[in-house]
Amino acid sequence: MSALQCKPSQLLQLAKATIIQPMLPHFHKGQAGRILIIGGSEDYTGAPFFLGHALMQMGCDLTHVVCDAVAGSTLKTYSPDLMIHPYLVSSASERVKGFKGVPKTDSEADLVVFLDDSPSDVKAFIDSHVTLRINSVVSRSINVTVVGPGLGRDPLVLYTAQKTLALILLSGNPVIIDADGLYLVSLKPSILTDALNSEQSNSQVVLTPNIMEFQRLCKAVNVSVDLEKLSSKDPEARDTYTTELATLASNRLHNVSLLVKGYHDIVVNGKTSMVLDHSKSVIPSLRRCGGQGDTLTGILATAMAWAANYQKGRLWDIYEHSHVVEGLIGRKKLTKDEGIILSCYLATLILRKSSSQAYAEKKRSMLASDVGKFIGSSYEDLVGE
Ligand SMILES: NC(=O)C1=CN([C@@H]2O[C@H](COP(=O)(O)OP(=O)(O)OC[C@H]3O[C@@H](n4cnc5c(N)ncnc54)[C@H](OP(=O)(O)O)[C@@H]3O)[C@@H](O)[C@H]2O)[C@@H](O)CC1
Ligand SMILES: Nc1ncnc2c1ncn2[C@@H]1O[C@H](COP(=O)(O)OP(=O)(O)OP(=O)(O)O)[C@@H](O)[C@H]1O
Repeated sequence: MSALQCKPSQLLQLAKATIIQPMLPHFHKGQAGRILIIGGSEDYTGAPFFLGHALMQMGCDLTHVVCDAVAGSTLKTYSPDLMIHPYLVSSASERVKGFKGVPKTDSEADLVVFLDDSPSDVKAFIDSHVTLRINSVVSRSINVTVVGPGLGRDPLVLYTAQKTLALILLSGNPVIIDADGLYLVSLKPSILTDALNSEQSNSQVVLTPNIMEFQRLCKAVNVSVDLEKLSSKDPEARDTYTTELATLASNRLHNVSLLVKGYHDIVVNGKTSMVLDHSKSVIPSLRRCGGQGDTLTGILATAMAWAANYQKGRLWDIYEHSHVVEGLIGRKKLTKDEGIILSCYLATLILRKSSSQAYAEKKRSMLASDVGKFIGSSYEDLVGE
C-alpha cells in the first residue's frame, strides 16, 4: 500500500512517525536544516523574508539568502537571523555598464536568446564575479535550495539563476522552484530536462506554481489548457482537471513534483497525485494577501530538509515508530516520492492552520507577516512540541 492511500487523519500520523525530525540533545547546528534561498531584488524584498522567516519558524537552523546587491542592506535590517549574501548583479548595476548584448526590452524572445547564447563578456563577468561567490554558499552542505521568490526578471539575474540551478540540479540535492524561478523554467524548460534523468522520478525537484504560473508552465511544455475547465465552479471537476494537466506537465519535465496552489492545493509527481483538502480540519482564512505562497514555500523547504535527513537515516532512529508506519502502509520506510508528497501535505496543512489562526485574530487586516507568527503554535497544535 502507498502513503497516498492513507486517509487525511492517517497522513499526519504517518508524517509524525517518519519525516518529522525530532529535536535531540546531541544534534548540532545545521542538522535541522541548512537552507539556501536565491531571491530578493530591488523591487521585492518581502518574498525572501517571508520565506526565510517561515522556514526558521518551522525549526530550520541556518538560512542563507543570495539576493541582488541592492536588496542586501534592506533584507539585513528585516532580520539578523537570516544570513544575507548580496551577490547577484542586475543589468541596472554600474558594474556592467557598457556590456553589450543584454536585452533592454521586455521581449521574452530576446530574453530566451540571451539565456541560450549570452555574449561572452557577460558570461565571463558573471562566472568570475558572481557565480563563483554563489558557489561558495552552495557548497556549505546546503540541504534544500529555493530558487525564485522575489528574484525579479532581470536578464543578468535570470542568467545567473539558470547557471546556479543547473549546478544544484546536477548535485541531486532537493530544490524548490517558485515565483520568478518558475518564470525562468517556463521560458526555458530545458533547464530542467537537460539536467534531470528521464528514467527516474525526480521528486527531489518541486515546482510550486500559483494558478497563473501553472498556466504559463503548461503552455511552455505544450500542455493545452481549457481555461473554463480549470476555473470550473465545481471543486471536484476542477481538481480532477488540474491533476490531469499537472501530471502531463510533470511527465514532460522528467517527472518533477508539482505543488499547484489554489482553493485545494494539488501535488503530483510523475505517476502519483493527491488533492490536499484540509477544509475538514481547518477553518479557512478568507484573506489572500501576497506572501502566503512564500510562507508556504518556507514551511515546505524545512519539511523537505527533514525528509532528506529521514531518507539518509543517519540523524535519528528512523525505525523507532516503524510499527506505526507498517500498520499504515505495510512497509517500514517511505520511498523518496512518498517523503516529498508527505512534506507537501504537512506544509499545506501548517500553512492553512497558520493562516486560519492569523485570520481569526486579524480578519481583514491579516498580512503574510501575521501568518508567519502563527507557524509555531499551529505546528504545536497539529504535531506537538
Ligand atoms: N512583499 C513581497 O515582496 C512579495 C513579492 N512577491 C514577488 O513578486 C514577484 C511577482 O510575483 P506575482 O505572483 O505577482 O507575479 P505574476 O506571476 O506575474 O502574477 C501577476 C498577475 O497574475 C495574476 N495572478 C497572480 N496570482 C493569481 C492567482 N492565484 N489567481 C489568479 N490570478 C493570479 C494577477 O493578475 P490579475 O489577473 O489579477 O490582473 C497578478 O497581478 C515575484 O518575485 C514574487 O516572489 C510575491 O511573492 C508577493 C509578496
Ligand atoms: N481560494 C483559495 N482558498 C484557500 N486558500 C488558497 C486559495 N488560493 C490560494 N490559497 C492558498 O494560499 C497560499 C498562497 O497561494 P497563492 O496562489 O496566493 O500563491 P502565490 O501567488 O505564489 O503567493 P505569493 O503572494 O506568496 O507569491 C497557498 O497555500 C494556497 O493554498
